[in-house]
Amino acid sequence: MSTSRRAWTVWGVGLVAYIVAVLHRTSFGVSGLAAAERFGTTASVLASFVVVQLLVYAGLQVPVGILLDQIGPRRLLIIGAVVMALGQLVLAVAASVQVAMGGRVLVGAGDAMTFVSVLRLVAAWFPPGRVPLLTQLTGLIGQLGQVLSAVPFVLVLDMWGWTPAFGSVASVSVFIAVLAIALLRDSPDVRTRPVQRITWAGVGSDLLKAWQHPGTRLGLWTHFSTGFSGMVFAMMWGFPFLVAGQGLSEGTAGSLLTLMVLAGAAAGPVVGVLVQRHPLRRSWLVLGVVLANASAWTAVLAWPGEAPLWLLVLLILSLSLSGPGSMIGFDFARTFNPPNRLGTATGMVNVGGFTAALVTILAIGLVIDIRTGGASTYGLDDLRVALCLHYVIWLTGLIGILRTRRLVRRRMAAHGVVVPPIREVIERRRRNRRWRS
Ligand SMILES: N[C@@H](Cc1c[nH]cn1)C(=O)NCC(=O)O
Repeated sequence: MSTSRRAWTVWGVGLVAYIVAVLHRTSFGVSGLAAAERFGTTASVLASFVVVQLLVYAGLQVPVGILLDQIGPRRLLIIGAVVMALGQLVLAVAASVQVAMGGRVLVGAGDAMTFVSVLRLVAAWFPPGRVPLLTQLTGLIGQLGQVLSAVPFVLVLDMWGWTPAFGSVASVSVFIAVLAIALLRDSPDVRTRPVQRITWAGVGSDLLKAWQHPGTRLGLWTHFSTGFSGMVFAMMWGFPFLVAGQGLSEGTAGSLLTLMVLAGAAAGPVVGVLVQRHPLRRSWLVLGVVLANASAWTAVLAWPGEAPLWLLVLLILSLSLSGPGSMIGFDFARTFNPPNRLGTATGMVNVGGFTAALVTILAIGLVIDIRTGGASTYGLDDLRVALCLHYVIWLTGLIGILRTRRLVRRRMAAHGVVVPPIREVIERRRRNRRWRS
Protein backbone atom coordinates (compact mmCIF):
# COMPACT_ATOMS: atom_id res chain seq x y z
CA MET A 1 0.00 0.00 0.00
CA SER A 2 1.41 3.47 -0.90
CA THR A 3 2.25 5.81 1.97
CA SER A 4 -0.55 8.23 1.24
CA ARG A 5 -3.18 5.48 0.97
CA ARG A 6 -1.78 4.05 4.16
CA ALA A 7 -1.99 7.50 5.80
CA TRP A 8 -5.67 7.81 4.91
CA THR A 9 -6.32 4.29 6.21
CA VAL A 10 -4.58 5.13 9.49
CA TRP A 11 -6.60 8.36 9.79
CA GLY A 12 -9.82 6.47 8.94
CA VAL A 13 -9.23 3.89 11.69
CA GLY A 14 -8.27 6.61 14.20
CA LEU A 15 -11.35 8.62 13.27
CA VAL A 16 -13.69 5.63 13.71
CA ALA A 17 -12.03 4.91 17.09
CA TYR A 18 -12.70 8.54 18.17
CA ILE A 19 -16.33 8.43 16.92
CA VAL A 20 -16.83 5.28 19.02
CA ALA A 21 -15.16 6.96 22.04
CA VAL A 22 -17.65 9.86 21.73
CA LEU A 23 -20.45 7.26 21.46
CA HIS A 24 -19.28 5.71 24.77
CA ARG A 25 -18.86 9.17 26.36
CA THR A 26 -22.42 10.24 25.56
CA SER A 27 -24.22 6.87 25.90
CA PHE A 28 -25.02 7.32 29.60
CA GLY A 29 -26.44 10.83 29.14
CA VAL A 30 -29.09 9.55 26.70
CA SER A 31 -30.11 6.66 28.97
CA GLY A 32 -31.15 8.85 31.93
CA LEU A 33 -34.69 7.50 32.28
CA ALA A 34 -33.64 3.85 31.92
CA ALA A 35 -30.79 4.43 34.42
CA ALA A 36 -33.12 6.06 36.97
CA GLU A 37 -35.44 3.06 36.66
CA ARG A 38 -32.65 0.44 36.84
CA PHE A 39 -30.80 1.94 39.79
CA GLY A 40 -33.81 3.59 41.50
CA THR A 41 -31.97 6.87 41.94
CA THR A 42 -32.41 10.63 41.44
CA ALA A 43 -31.45 12.89 38.55
CA SER A 44 -28.71 14.61 40.57
CA VAL A 45 -26.98 11.28 41.35
CA LEU A 46 -27.14 10.43 37.66
CA ALA A 47 -25.76 13.89 36.76
CA SER A 48 -22.81 13.19 39.04
CA PHE A 49 -21.90 10.31 36.67
CA VAL A 50 -21.21 12.92 33.95
CA VAL A 51 -19.09 14.96 36.35
CA VAL A 52 -17.06 11.91 37.53
CA GLN A 53 -16.49 10.80 33.95
CA LEU A 54 -15.27 14.30 32.96
CA LEU A 55 -13.09 14.44 36.07
CA VAL A 56 -11.41 11.14 35.16
CA TYR A 57 -11.01 12.30 31.54
CA ALA A 58 -9.42 15.64 32.49
CA GLY A 59 -7.36 14.18 35.35
CA LEU A 60 -5.83 11.55 33.08
CA GLN A 61 -4.85 13.86 30.22
CA VAL A 62 -1.31 14.56 31.44
CA PRO A 63 -0.46 10.96 32.50
CA VAL A 64 -1.96 9.69 29.25
CA GLY A 65 0.04 12.25 27.25
CA ILE A 66 3.24 11.05 28.93
CA LEU A 67 2.30 7.43 28.22
CA LEU A 68 1.63 8.36 24.60
CA ASP A 69 5.18 9.68 24.23
CA GLN A 70 6.51 6.44 25.72
CA ILE A 71 4.44 3.69 24.09
CA GLY A 72 3.10 5.40 20.94
CA PRO A 73 -0.46 6.10 19.66
CA ARG A 74 -1.23 2.60 18.34
CA ARG A 75 -0.82 0.82 21.65
CA LEU A 76 -2.49 3.62 23.62
CA LEU A 77 -5.50 3.64 21.30
CA ILE A 78 -5.84 -0.16 21.60
CA ILE A 79 -5.61 0.00 25.42
CA GLY A 80 -8.20 2.83 25.39
CA ALA A 81 -10.65 0.76 23.30
CA VAL A 82 -10.26 -2.28 25.57
CA VAL A 83 -10.69 -0.19 28.76
CA MET A 84 -13.86 1.43 27.35
CA ALA A 85 -15.21 -2.01 26.36
CA LEU A 86 -14.61 -3.23 29.93
CA GLY A 87 -16.29 -0.10 31.35
CA GLN A 88 -19.39 -0.56 29.21
CA LEU A 89 -19.51 -4.30 30.09
CA VAL A 90 -19.39 -3.42 33.80
CA LEU A 91 -22.24 -0.94 33.22
CA ALA A 92 -24.19 -3.54 31.22
CA VAL A 93 -24.33 -5.94 34.18
CA ALA A 94 -24.25 -3.38 37.05
CA ALA A 95 -27.11 -3.62 39.54
CA SER A 96 -25.95 -0.86 41.90
CA VAL A 97 -24.98 2.81 41.53
CA GLN A 98 -21.47 2.10 42.86
CA VAL A 99 -20.71 -0.60 40.29
CA ALA A 100 -22.19 1.54 37.50
CA MET A 101 -20.00 4.46 38.62
CA GLY A 102 -16.96 2.13 38.40
CA GLY A 103 -17.97 1.35 34.82
CA ARG A 104 -18.14 5.07 33.97
CA VAL A 105 -14.71 5.64 35.52
CA LEU A 106 -13.30 3.02 33.11
CA VAL A 107 -15.12 4.64 30.18
CA GLY A 108 -13.68 8.08 31.13
CA ALA A 109 -10.19 6.53 31.37
CA GLY A 110 -10.35 4.79 27.98
CA ASP A 111 -11.87 7.89 26.38
CA ALA A 112 -8.98 9.99 27.72
CA MET A 113 -6.55 7.81 25.71
CA THR A 114 -8.29 8.04 22.35
CA PHE A 115 -8.36 11.63 21.04
CA VAL A 116 -4.72 12.44 21.88
CA SER A 117 -3.64 9.21 20.12
CA VAL A 118 -5.58 10.12 16.97
CA LEU A 119 -4.05 13.63 16.88
CA ARG A 120 -0.62 12.06 17.22
CA LEU A 121 -1.32 9.71 14.29
CA VAL A 122 -2.40 12.68 12.15
CA ALA A 123 0.80 14.59 13.02
CA ALA A 124 2.96 11.54 12.24
CA TRP A 125 1.34 10.49 8.94
CA PHE A 126 0.54 13.77 7.18
CA PRO A 127 2.66 16.71 5.98
CA PRO A 128 2.57 19.65 8.47
CA GLY A 129 0.55 21.84 6.06
CA ARG A 130 -2.36 19.38 6.09
CA VAL A 131 -2.45 18.80 9.84
CA PRO A 132 -4.59 21.83 10.93
CA LEU A 133 -7.47 20.96 8.57
CA LEU A 134 -7.31 17.23 9.37
CA THR A 135 -7.24 18.04 13.10
CA GLN A 136 -10.41 20.14 12.67
CA LEU A 137 -12.07 17.38 10.63
CA THR A 138 -11.16 14.78 13.26
CA GLY A 139 -12.69 16.91 16.03
CA LEU A 140 -15.90 17.60 14.17
CA ILE A 141 -16.51 14.22 12.51
CA GLY A 142 -15.88 12.62 15.92
CA GLN A 143 -19.02 14.35 17.21
CA LEU A 144 -21.00 11.89 15.05
CA GLY A 145 -20.60 9.58 18.05
CA GLN A 146 -23.18 11.80 19.77
CA VAL A 147 -25.65 11.09 16.96
CA LEU A 148 -24.91 7.35 17.22
CA SER A 149 -25.76 7.37 20.93
CA ALA A 150 -28.88 9.53 20.41
CA VAL A 151 -30.36 7.41 17.60
CA PRO A 152 -29.23 3.76 17.12
CA PHE A 153 -28.08 3.28 20.73
CA VAL A 154 -31.37 4.65 22.14
CA LEU A 155 -33.26 2.43 19.69
CA VAL A 156 -31.43 -0.70 20.91
CA LEU A 157 -31.97 0.41 24.52
CA ASP A 158 -35.73 0.85 23.91
CA MET A 159 -36.11 -2.41 21.99
CA TRP A 160 -33.85 -4.82 23.86
CA GLY A 161 -33.11 -3.17 27.19
CA TRP A 162 -30.13 -2.10 29.28
CA THR A 163 -27.75 -5.09 29.19
CA PRO A 164 -27.94 -5.77 25.42
CA ALA A 165 -27.57 -2.03 24.66
CA PHE A 166 -24.44 -1.47 26.76
CA GLY A 167 -23.15 -4.97 25.89
CA SER A 168 -23.38 -4.19 22.18
CA VAL A 169 -21.48 -0.87 22.43
CA ALA A 170 -18.81 -2.76 24.40
CA SER A 171 -18.47 -5.17 21.47
CA VAL A 172 -18.06 -2.23 19.06
CA SER A 173 -14.99 -1.21 21.05
CA VAL A 174 -13.57 -4.75 20.86
CA PHE A 175 -13.95 -4.50 17.07
CA ILE A 176 -12.07 -1.14 17.15
CA ALA A 177 -9.24 -2.75 19.11
CA VAL A 178 -8.97 -5.57 16.52
CA LEU A 179 -9.06 -3.02 13.65
CA ALA A 180 -6.32 -0.97 15.30
CA ILE A 181 -4.13 -4.05 15.87
CA ALA A 182 -4.49 -4.99 12.19
CA LEU A 183 -4.21 -1.61 10.47
CA LEU A 184 -2.50 1.00 12.65
CA ARG A 185 1.19 1.84 12.68
CA ASP A 186 2.65 4.65 14.79
CA SER A 187 4.35 6.37 11.86
CA PRO A 188 5.27 5.85 8.19
CA ASP A 189 8.86 5.24 9.28
CA VAL A 190 9.30 1.53 8.43
CA ARG A 191 11.99 1.08 11.06
CA THR A 192 10.39 -0.24 14.21
CA ARG A 193 10.35 2.28 17.00
CA PRO A 194 12.79 1.32 19.72
CA VAL A 195 10.89 0.52 22.90
CA GLN A 196 11.62 3.40 25.23
CA ARG A 197 12.30 2.61 28.83
CA ILE A 198 10.16 4.81 31.04
CA THR A 199 12.33 6.61 33.57
CA TRP A 200 10.96 9.07 36.12
CA ALA A 201 13.73 11.50 35.24
CA GLY A 202 12.79 11.37 31.55
CA VAL A 203 9.09 11.79 32.30
CA GLY A 204 9.78 14.70 34.65
CA SER A 205 12.02 16.40 32.12
CA ASP A 206 9.41 16.02 29.29
CA LEU A 207 6.68 17.38 31.56
CA LEU A 208 8.79 20.34 32.59
CA LYS A 209 9.94 21.14 29.07
CA ALA A 210 6.41 20.92 27.63
CA TRP A 211 4.99 23.12 30.40
CA GLN A 212 7.86 25.60 30.29
CA HIS A 213 7.26 26.33 26.62
CA PRO A 214 4.74 29.20 26.58
CA GLY A 215 3.32 27.77 23.31
CA THR A 216 1.95 24.76 25.23
CA ARG A 217 0.38 27.06 27.83
CA LEU A 218 -1.04 29.26 25.05
CA GLY A 219 -2.66 26.07 23.71
CA LEU A 220 -4.06 25.22 27.14
CA TRP A 221 -5.56 28.70 27.66
CA THR A 222 -6.93 28.60 24.10
CA HIS A 223 -8.70 25.28 24.76
CA PHE A 224 -9.81 26.58 28.18
CA SER A 225 -11.33 29.86 26.89
CA THR A 226 -12.92 28.68 23.64
CA GLY A 227 -13.93 25.09 24.45
CA PHE A 228 -15.78 25.28 27.76
CA SER A 229 -18.86 27.30 26.75
CA GLY A 230 -19.94 24.88 24.03
CA MET A 231 -19.31 21.85 26.29
CA VAL A 232 -21.28 23.34 29.21
CA PHE A 233 -24.18 24.03 26.85
CA ALA A 234 -24.12 20.67 25.03
CA MET A 235 -23.35 18.42 27.99
CA MET A 236 -25.47 19.91 30.77
CA TRP A 237 -27.10 23.32 30.90
CA GLY A 238 -28.15 24.09 27.30
CA PHE A 239 -31.32 22.01 27.32
CA PRO A 240 -32.57 23.25 30.76
CA PHE A 241 -31.72 26.84 29.80
CA LEU A 242 -33.74 26.64 26.58
CA VAL A 243 -36.69 24.75 28.08
CA ALA A 244 -36.97 25.87 31.75
CA GLY A 245 -35.41 29.32 31.18
CA GLN A 246 -36.50 30.43 27.72
CA GLY A 247 -39.80 28.54 27.62
CA LEU A 248 -39.07 26.63 24.40
CA SER A 249 -40.58 23.21 23.75
CA GLU A 250 -38.29 20.19 24.14
CA GLY A 251 -38.51 19.65 20.37
CA THR A 252 -37.32 23.19 19.57
CA ALA A 253 -34.54 22.94 22.16
CA GLY A 254 -33.42 19.63 20.60
CA SER A 255 -33.44 21.23 17.13
CA LEU A 256 -31.28 24.11 18.39
CA LEU A 257 -28.77 21.66 19.89
CA THR A 258 -28.70 19.80 16.55
CA LEU A 259 -28.16 23.13 14.75
CA MET A 260 -25.15 23.69 17.03
CA VAL A 261 -23.55 20.39 15.88
CA LEU A 262 -24.31 21.10 12.18
CA ALA A 263 -23.04 24.70 12.30
CA GLY A 264 -19.90 23.45 14.10
CA ALA A 265 -19.38 20.98 11.25
CA ALA A 266 -19.54 23.86 8.76
CA ALA A 267 -17.28 26.14 10.82
CA GLY A 268 -14.57 23.52 11.54
CA PRO A 269 -13.05 23.32 8.02
CA VAL A 270 -13.17 27.14 7.69
CA VAL A 271 -11.21 27.52 10.96
CA GLY A 272 -8.82 24.75 9.81
CA VAL A 273 -8.09 26.51 6.49
CA LEU A 274 -7.61 29.89 8.25
CA VAL A 275 -5.14 28.31 10.70
CA GLN A 276 -3.34 26.62 7.80
CA ARG A 277 -3.08 29.91 5.82
CA HIS A 278 -2.35 32.33 8.69
CA PRO A 279 -0.34 30.44 11.34
CA LEU A 280 0.96 33.73 12.79
CA ARG A 281 -2.58 35.01 13.38
CA ARG A 282 -4.02 31.98 15.21
CA SER A 283 -4.41 33.87 18.48
CA TRP A 284 -6.63 36.49 16.77
CA LEU A 285 -8.92 33.71 15.62
CA VAL A 286 -9.03 32.46 19.22
CA LEU A 287 -9.84 35.94 20.56
CA GLY A 288 -12.53 36.26 17.85
CA VAL A 289 -14.21 33.02 19.01
CA VAL A 290 -14.15 34.16 22.67
CA LEU A 291 -15.57 37.56 21.65
CA ALA A 292 -18.33 35.91 19.59
CA ASN A 293 -19.29 33.59 22.50
CA ALA A 294 -19.16 36.36 25.11
CA SER A 295 -21.15 38.89 23.03
CA ALA A 296 -23.89 36.39 22.20
CA TRP A 297 -24.21 35.29 25.84
CA THR A 298 -24.24 38.94 27.00
CA ALA A 299 -27.05 39.82 24.59
CA VAL A 300 -29.12 36.79 25.70
CA LEU A 301 -28.48 37.25 29.43
CA ALA A 302 -29.18 41.00 29.30
CA TRP A 303 -32.40 40.59 27.30
CA PRO A 304 -35.33 41.51 29.52
CA GLY A 305 -37.37 38.31 29.92
CA GLU A 306 -37.31 35.47 27.39
CA ALA A 307 -35.05 36.17 24.41
CA PRO A 308 -36.52 36.06 20.87
CA LEU A 309 -35.81 32.94 18.82
CA TRP A 310 -33.51 34.79 16.37
CA LEU A 311 -31.25 35.80 19.26
CA LEU A 312 -31.15 32.23 20.59
CA VAL A 313 -30.21 31.05 17.08
CA LEU A 314 -27.37 33.62 17.07
CA LEU A 315 -26.24 32.25 20.45
CA ILE A 316 -26.24 28.71 19.06
CA LEU A 317 -24.28 29.79 15.95
CA SER A 318 -21.67 31.53 18.11
CA LEU A 319 -21.43 28.48 20.41
CA SER A 320 -20.88 26.27 17.37
CA LEU A 321 -17.48 27.99 17.04
CA SER A 322 -16.49 26.72 20.47
CA GLY A 323 -15.31 23.23 19.38
CA PRO A 324 -13.44 24.39 16.24
CA GLY A 325 -11.88 27.27 18.24
CA SER A 326 -10.62 24.88 20.92
CA MET A 327 -8.87 22.75 18.29
CA ILE A 328 -6.50 25.70 17.62
CA GLY A 329 -5.06 24.91 21.07
CA PHE A 330 -3.81 21.55 19.72
CA ASP A 331 -2.20 23.33 16.79
CA PHE A 332 -0.21 25.51 19.22
CA ALA A 333 0.95 22.36 21.05
CA ARG A 334 2.00 20.71 17.77
CA THR A 335 3.93 23.63 16.36
CA PHE A 336 5.78 24.58 19.57
CA ASN A 337 6.85 21.08 20.71
CA PRO A 338 9.09 18.42 19.14
CA PRO A 339 7.37 15.13 18.14
CA ASN A 340 8.78 13.21 21.14
CA ARG A 341 6.95 15.57 23.55
CA LEU A 342 3.79 16.07 21.53
CA GLY A 343 1.67 13.63 23.54
CA THR A 344 2.54 15.31 26.82
CA ALA A 345 1.86 18.78 25.36
CA THR A 346 -1.43 17.70 23.70
CA GLY A 347 -2.59 16.17 27.00
CA MET A 348 -1.83 19.43 28.80
CA VAL A 349 -3.84 21.44 26.25
CA ASN A 350 -6.80 19.05 26.50
CA VAL A 351 -6.95 19.55 30.29
CA GLY A 352 -7.88 23.22 29.69
CA GLY A 353 -11.36 23.09 28.18
CA PHE A 354 -12.49 19.99 30.08
CA THR A 355 -11.44 21.46 33.46
CA ALA A 356 -13.11 24.79 32.68
CA ALA A 357 -16.28 22.95 31.58
CA LEU A 358 -16.30 20.75 34.67
CA VAL A 359 -15.84 23.70 37.04
CA THR A 360 -18.52 25.76 35.25
CA ILE A 361 -21.04 22.87 35.18
CA LEU A 362 -20.58 22.29 38.93
CA ALA A 363 -20.56 25.99 39.86
CA ILE A 364 -23.73 26.73 37.86
CA GLY A 365 -25.50 23.87 39.69
CA LEU A 366 -24.25 25.20 43.01
CA VAL A 367 -25.45 28.78 42.36
CA ILE A 368 -28.86 27.48 41.28
CA ASP A 369 -29.06 25.32 44.44
CA ILE A 370 -28.17 28.32 46.64
CA ARG A 371 -30.78 30.53 44.96
CA THR A 372 -33.56 27.95 45.10
CA GLY A 373 -32.63 26.43 48.48
CA GLY A 374 -32.11 23.05 46.78
CA ALA A 375 -35.61 22.92 45.22
CA SER A 376 -35.94 20.80 42.10
CA THR A 377 -37.44 23.63 40.00
CA TYR A 378 -35.71 26.79 38.86
CA GLY A 379 -36.44 29.59 36.43
CA LEU A 380 -34.88 32.08 34.04
CA ASP A 381 -33.61 34.45 36.75
CA ASP A 382 -31.76 31.62 38.57
CA LEU A 383 -30.19 30.42 35.32
CA ARG A 384 -29.29 33.96 34.30
CA VAL A 385 -27.40 34.67 37.53
CA ALA A 386 -25.66 31.27 37.45
CA LEU A 387 -24.67 31.54 33.78
CA CYS A 388 -22.87 34.84 34.56
CA LEU A 389 -20.10 32.53 35.89
CA HIS A 390 -19.02 32.32 32.24
CA TYR A 391 -17.44 35.78 32.63
CA VAL A 392 -15.07 34.54 35.39
CA ILE A 393 -13.80 31.77 33.09
CA TRP A 394 -13.48 34.07 30.05
CA LEU A 395 -11.57 36.66 32.07
CA THR A 396 -9.20 34.01 33.52
CA GLY A 397 -8.69 32.53 30.05
CA LEU A 398 -8.09 35.89 28.35
CA ILE A 399 -5.44 36.83 30.93
CA GLY A 400 -3.80 33.43 30.28
CA ILE A 401 -3.93 33.86 26.48
CA LEU A 402 -2.55 37.41 26.41
CA ARG A 403 0.24 36.64 28.89
CA THR A 404 1.41 33.44 27.17
CA ARG A 405 1.08 35.02 23.70
CA ARG A 406 3.47 37.77 24.78
CA LEU A 407 5.94 35.14 26.04
CA VAL A 408 5.61 33.10 22.81
CA ARG A 409 6.25 36.17 20.66
CA ARG A 410 9.28 37.09 22.74
CA ARG A 411 10.69 33.59 22.24
CA MET A 412 9.94 33.67 18.51
CA ALA A 413 11.65 37.07 18.19
CA ALA A 414 14.74 35.60 19.86
CA HIS A 415 14.76 33.04 17.02
CA GLY A 416 14.37 35.76 14.37
CA VAL A 417 10.60 35.44 13.76
CA VAL A 418 8.92 38.77 14.45
CA VAL A 419 5.13 38.92 14.35
CA PRO A 420 4.21 42.44 13.24
CA PRO A 421 1.33 44.03 15.17
CA ILE A 422 -1.98 43.54 13.35
CA ARG A 423 -2.42 47.37 13.10
CA GLU A 424 0.85 47.59 11.16
CA VAL A 425 -0.18 44.79 8.77
CA ILE A 426 -3.53 46.42 8.03
CA GLU A 427 -1.83 49.82 7.48
CA ARG A 428 0.78 48.24 5.16
CA ARG A 429 -1.93 46.48 3.12
CA ARG A 430 -3.89 49.73 2.83
CA ARG A 431 -0.78 51.59 1.64
CA ASN A 432 0.01 48.85 -0.93
CA ARG A 433 -3.52 48.94 -2.26
CA ARG A 434 -3.38 52.76 -2.61
CA TRP A 435 -0.01 52.51 -4.34
CA ARG A 436 -1.30 49.93 -6.84
CA SER A 437 -4.45 51.90 -7.76
N1 LIG B 1 -12.97 20.57 21.26
C1 LIG B 1 -13.20 19.17 21.23
C2 LIG B 1 -13.38 18.59 19.87
C3 LIG B 1 -14.44 19.27 19.03
C4 LIG B 1 -14.28 19.80 17.81
N2 LIG B 1 -15.47 20.24 17.41
C5 LIG B 1 -16.33 20.01 18.36
N3 LIG B 1 -15.70 19.40 19.34
C6 LIG B 1 -12.06 18.47 21.98
O1 LIG B 1 -11.25 19.10 22.60
N4 LIG B 1 -12.07 17.17 21.95
C7 LIG B 1 -11.28 16.29 22.75
C8 LIG B 1 -12.04 15.01 22.88
O2 LIG B 1 -11.54 14.05 23.51
O3 LIG B 1 -13.18 14.94 22.38
